[in-house]
Amino acid sequence: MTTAAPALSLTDRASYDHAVEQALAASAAYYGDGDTTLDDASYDVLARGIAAYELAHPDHVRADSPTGKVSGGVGDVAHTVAMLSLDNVFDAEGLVKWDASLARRIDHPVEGGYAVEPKLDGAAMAARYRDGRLVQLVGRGNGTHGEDLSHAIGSIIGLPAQVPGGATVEIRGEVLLTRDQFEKANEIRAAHHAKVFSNPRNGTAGTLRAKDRPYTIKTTFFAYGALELDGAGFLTGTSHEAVMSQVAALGVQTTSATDIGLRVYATLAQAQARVEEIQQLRPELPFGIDGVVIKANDYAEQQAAGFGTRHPHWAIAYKLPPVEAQTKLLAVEWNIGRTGHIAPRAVLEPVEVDGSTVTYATLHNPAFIRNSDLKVGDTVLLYKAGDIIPRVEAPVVTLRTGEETDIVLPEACPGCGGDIDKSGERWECAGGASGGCGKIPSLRYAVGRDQLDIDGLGVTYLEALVEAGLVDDVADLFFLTREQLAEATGSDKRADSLLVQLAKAKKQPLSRVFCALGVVRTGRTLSREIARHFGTMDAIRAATADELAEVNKLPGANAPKIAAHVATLGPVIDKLAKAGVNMVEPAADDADTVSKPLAGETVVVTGGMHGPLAGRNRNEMNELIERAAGTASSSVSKKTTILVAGEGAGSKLAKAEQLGTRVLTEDEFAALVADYLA
Ligand SMILES: NC(=O)c1ccc[n+]([C@@H]2O[C@H](COP(=O)([O-])OP(=O)(O)OC[C@H]3O[C@@H](n4cnc5c(N)ncnc54)[C@H](O)[C@@H]3O)[C@@H](O)[C@H]2O)c1
Ligand SMILES: [Zn+2]
Repeated sequence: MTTAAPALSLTDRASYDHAVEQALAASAAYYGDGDTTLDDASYDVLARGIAAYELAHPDHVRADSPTGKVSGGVGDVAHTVAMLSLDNVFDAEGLVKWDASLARRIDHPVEGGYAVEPKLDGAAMAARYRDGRLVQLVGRGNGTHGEDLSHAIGSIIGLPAQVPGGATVEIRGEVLLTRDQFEKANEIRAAHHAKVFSNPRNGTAGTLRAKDRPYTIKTTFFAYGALELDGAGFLTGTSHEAVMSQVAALGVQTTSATDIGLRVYATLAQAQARVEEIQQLRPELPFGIDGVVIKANDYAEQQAAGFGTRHPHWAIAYKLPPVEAQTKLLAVEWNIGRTGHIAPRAVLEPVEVDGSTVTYATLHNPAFIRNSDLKVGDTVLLYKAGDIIPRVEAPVVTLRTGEETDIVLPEACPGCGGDIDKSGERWECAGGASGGCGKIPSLRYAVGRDQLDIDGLGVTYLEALVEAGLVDDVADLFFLTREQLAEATGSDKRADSLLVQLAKAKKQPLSRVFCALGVVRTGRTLSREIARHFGTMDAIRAATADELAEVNKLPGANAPKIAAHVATLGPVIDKLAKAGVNMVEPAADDADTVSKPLAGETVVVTGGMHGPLAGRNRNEMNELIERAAGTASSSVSKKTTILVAGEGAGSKLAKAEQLGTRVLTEDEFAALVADYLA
């Protein structure tokens, strides 16, 4: 599959010194703010060049050389056991060599099998549980000491604050931003005028380090190891697999929650086959991986193999092709993008990344261009993984020739030629939703949770569909074929689930269908009132301004505007009807949020979920609450109206009791939302 990556050939001491300094600077940036200007593959070439030179010139080795060390942030929390990196191989041949050296170290071929799991691309973290409570988070740091990241407790999905059985144990794993979390994080950052994250790994590092932000960015944890803490004797398993099941039983997320979770194979050939399988699945994964980790499964064999200064001998990272590359920025185009803003797009010298050829990438907004000092003609770092929109991360300033030119910012809206609203970080068409400029925002509104509720049809896919000329208005969505959806979303699986969602959306009550049209001066409530008042779409279309004005509380000037807009929407409504979208408001009230069991309730969940709620993580519990029309919250306050107390509920339960909040057991809560459990 992948070919062995080349090493840089360093011929003299000066070039060696230069390479070490370059690597140190890149490393400091990589583990610091995450804004290195070297892509990982180039860094690896550099690092291997350094290692090769050192092998040939042992007397020249610098004390600060990155070889043989774990690099990372600085911290002062001593690790229980050194937190190391992993050695790499790049192909099947490399894996066979690693296996042979492992066999030499343990004096016989591996007998306890090979554990194969994804190499998650985030930040390493040790999570310490004492007496069942999550008490401390520690970053990898330099391997012996890590940074205290405990302030992130509560914002990491998959790391419960409380585990059953009063366990005392240290769990190690990777914190990352899933693709959804990454998109969301950048939306939040844009709204707060903060710099966008250039890739999920860098976003994870930045998020973990940040302390006093006015907003919270959720991350996700997957465990891949555990250690004894305080000699508690919690870990009884004698293999990686057995220990990981112990971890999963605590309710901590492990990779078995994914399609590419831990599997153990008797032979290396089977492990190699699994690597290839995981590589196939990579584009569909909800998070980024940069390789596959293969470990001797048996603890006795691990112990016999032992550790080097930088990595254990019993594990190896099989690197997959990089998701970063360098290419040239040829030009910048300006388009109306996400939420109607005017978005700069990079036109690139085509480059192959993550199995596809990239020609365009996002440049986010004018502020990004200004802050990154990007110029046309620059060599740039590009990131592209799975379904994330390719993005330019930074210019490689050291490669400038002097021929580069400044990027010209637009004077007029590229959509309609009108004025640009430059008051925010993102520039917007001053003409708002009128003209072609509002297409994406109105589609986004139409598929939103309170309208057609088409889950999974995010702005990225909407943009792809609009750009491909397949979708011009909401009705066009219902005529998309599986192939078109697969092409736009990059996945057959996603296309299938969107088809299911679209079929479901056709049955939405008129109030939602009407709301999805985004008629001026109407929102959720008024759409519901109009739908109930008239009963059918035909009746709404036939209504005069005076008849519309009869609908509850409609201020005078609004009715004619609504009527006029509905008239211009005639062709879209006809297309919706042709697609089989429901045009009638059901007589019963079942479409009404108010009738749902958690309407008006603010619900906090604490402790581990069992019984009918077993296996639901916090995120899924929150979705359940929202499906039943409640508001999910993570902390108990005066606003909380219900606390669901699962096993091991602690401080939140105490607080709820103190505040007199209604407390429900898991079973009581499950009964309350029984209709929404599916
Ligand atoms: N671009 C740059 O400037 C730059 C600078 C420094 C390092 N780097 C990159 O970082 C790499 C080296 O960094 P590193 O030392 O952090 O190594 P690494 O990140 O490649 O591998 C070790 C890490 O893998 C993680 N991991 C993920 N899944 C795992 C699993 N299932 N089991 C065990 N561990 C798992 C752990 O966090 C562990 O610390 C280089 O190869 C290079 O690509 C890049
Ligand atoms: Zn415009």
